[in-house]
Amino acid sequence: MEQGRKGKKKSTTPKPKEELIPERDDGVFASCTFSSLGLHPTLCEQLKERLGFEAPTRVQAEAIPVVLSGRHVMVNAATGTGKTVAYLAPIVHVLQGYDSRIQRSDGTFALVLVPTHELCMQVFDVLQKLLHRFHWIVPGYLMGGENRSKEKARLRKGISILVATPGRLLDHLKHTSSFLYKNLRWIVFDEADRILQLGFGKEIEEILNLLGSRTEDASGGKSTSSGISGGYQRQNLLFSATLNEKVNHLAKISLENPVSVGLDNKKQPHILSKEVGSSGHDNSEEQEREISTIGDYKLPAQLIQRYVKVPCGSRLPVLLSVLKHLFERDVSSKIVVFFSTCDAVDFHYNLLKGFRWSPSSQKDEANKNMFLSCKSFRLHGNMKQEDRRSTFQSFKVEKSALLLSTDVAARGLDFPKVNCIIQYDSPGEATEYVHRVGRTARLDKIGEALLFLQPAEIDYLQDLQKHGVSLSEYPILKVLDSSAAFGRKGSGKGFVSLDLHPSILSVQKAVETFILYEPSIHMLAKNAYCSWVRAYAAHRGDLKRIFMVKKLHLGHVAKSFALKEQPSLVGQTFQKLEKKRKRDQKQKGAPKRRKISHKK
Ligand SMILES: Nc1ncnc2c1ncn2[C@@H]1O[C@H](COP(=O)(O)OP(=O)(O)OP(=O)(O)O)[C@@H](O)[C@H]1O
Repeated sequence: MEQGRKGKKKSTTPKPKEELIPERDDGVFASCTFSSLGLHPTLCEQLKERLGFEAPTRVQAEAIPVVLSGRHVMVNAATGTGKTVAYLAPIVHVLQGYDSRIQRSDGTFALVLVPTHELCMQVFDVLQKLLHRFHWIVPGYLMGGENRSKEKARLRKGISILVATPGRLLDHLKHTSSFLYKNLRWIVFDEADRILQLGFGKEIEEILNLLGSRTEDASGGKSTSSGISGGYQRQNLLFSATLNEKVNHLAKISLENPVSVGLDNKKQPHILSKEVGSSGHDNSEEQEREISTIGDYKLPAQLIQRYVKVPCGSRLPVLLSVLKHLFERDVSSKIVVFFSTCDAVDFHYNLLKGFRWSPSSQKDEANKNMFLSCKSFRLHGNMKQEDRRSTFQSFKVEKSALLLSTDVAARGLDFPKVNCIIQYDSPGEATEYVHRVGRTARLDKIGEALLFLQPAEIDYLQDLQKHGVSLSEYPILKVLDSSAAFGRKGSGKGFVSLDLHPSILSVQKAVETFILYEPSIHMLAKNAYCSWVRAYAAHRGDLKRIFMVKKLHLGHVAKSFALKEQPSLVGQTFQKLEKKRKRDQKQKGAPKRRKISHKK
């Protein structure tokens, strides 16, 4: 982009000096400084003082100079490598560098689109910290579930950098006449593939149509109230740890001659089209090439990935036993468990909150203790906005806790010190696997991930392998045998079958008895059962061959929700629900989309 026009400082887009370009090494951090990348000294101070960032990560060192150059950018880097600051810092740098300070009445200069409320809050939080000393640059956010009129009032006053979810943004673009965006210079898509996967494709196209094309000059050449002349080229930035074919279309309609930035591209030549894969290289000639979905995904090298093969009927006691083991092994554990539905989260959360247990005897009420004594939280899309926010904030600061969640927590959320991710329900597409496990092992920290699979689902490992993701087997029998948590150590020694292991049988029995006397939890179990089967039946495409609903033993599924009822009883409910869903779908003419029909 042409620099040094009227109203701009020449120094806002310094070229990185050759010798300062970071050396590639195996770590996450680059061997250079933020100031060597061309960022303003006050901004570098903010990065250090407010965020504690001493040096840039490698993706920041690669992306910041490119964003500063004004080119459209596509960034593909592993989870937890610092992508947020890679786009926020250069935007703040450029905005603070205008000769005449920008004013609220100039409206919005930068727009960051994110898929979820929590990510919106998180990006806004980082932005606020970066802007602490640049009080004339105003941060703001828009997201579903918030008060529209308050948002309108904030937009009327003017927001310089706006973080938003697509649906609510579109709403304001259409209905808030005081929303000023003629100076819009940057559009960032954070977790681009997820935005599209959630079915926001149409909204995004509409947003792009309303905001003008990818090459349009911001402000149409007119001066802003602070005297900043127009003539800036729009710059669009696309970020994700997993790029897939869905991003192709977005890249085509939103990026012009993009530069690509990606770590470890040598290791994964197929994830992007030829030129896109090479870091910092011009991609203009190859833009029309498709992004291949076959290829390695980027996972933190220090992440330990394992799977545990569990027969359906033993899933619940195995989950409980693994959690107990992990919290007893390390009292400061912070664990996230992923489920496929909101109902499953609610059931397991309430179960864990009330389930008391004595390893010696179930009749010994006086000696029963909480099965898990850690703090537990839940997060899903059916919760009230304020509850979601408080869970998000609380789990962030807890030193030791358990979070039960749907995929609303899978993308982008940065919970410090999470050391283990359990995928109790399979993630479906491999991209989701990558993002879920990416909540741990962030920024070079150690982390482990455990994937639950039923014996019939074991081919899912091959699916992951296609993307360069390999898992080793978790020694569940050894863990059960060596744990003192279930009575006498080694009581199950010699048992080769997990479902007949005394610890598993004992926990299952205790849990079934517990919910018999807890009608509200019993009801939650039934709901969870029904929606779990529906979610299982909704696996798409190739995954249907692995997750075959016909192969499920519904009695065993019921058992995994501690239900003793004949499966046909609950099954009828399921059939009714299925019929209703199909009827509703027919009436609405809604497409069969798994992610949408099962609210996360
Ligand atoms: N230069 C840095 N120095 C120290 N910590 C950093 C630096 N950059 C980012 N971090 C920290 O690293 C963590 C991950 O950053 P961020 O959330 O931006 O990663 P991400 O690549 O966007 O991850 P995801 O793909 O999961 O969204 C955060 O806790 C952030 O504060």
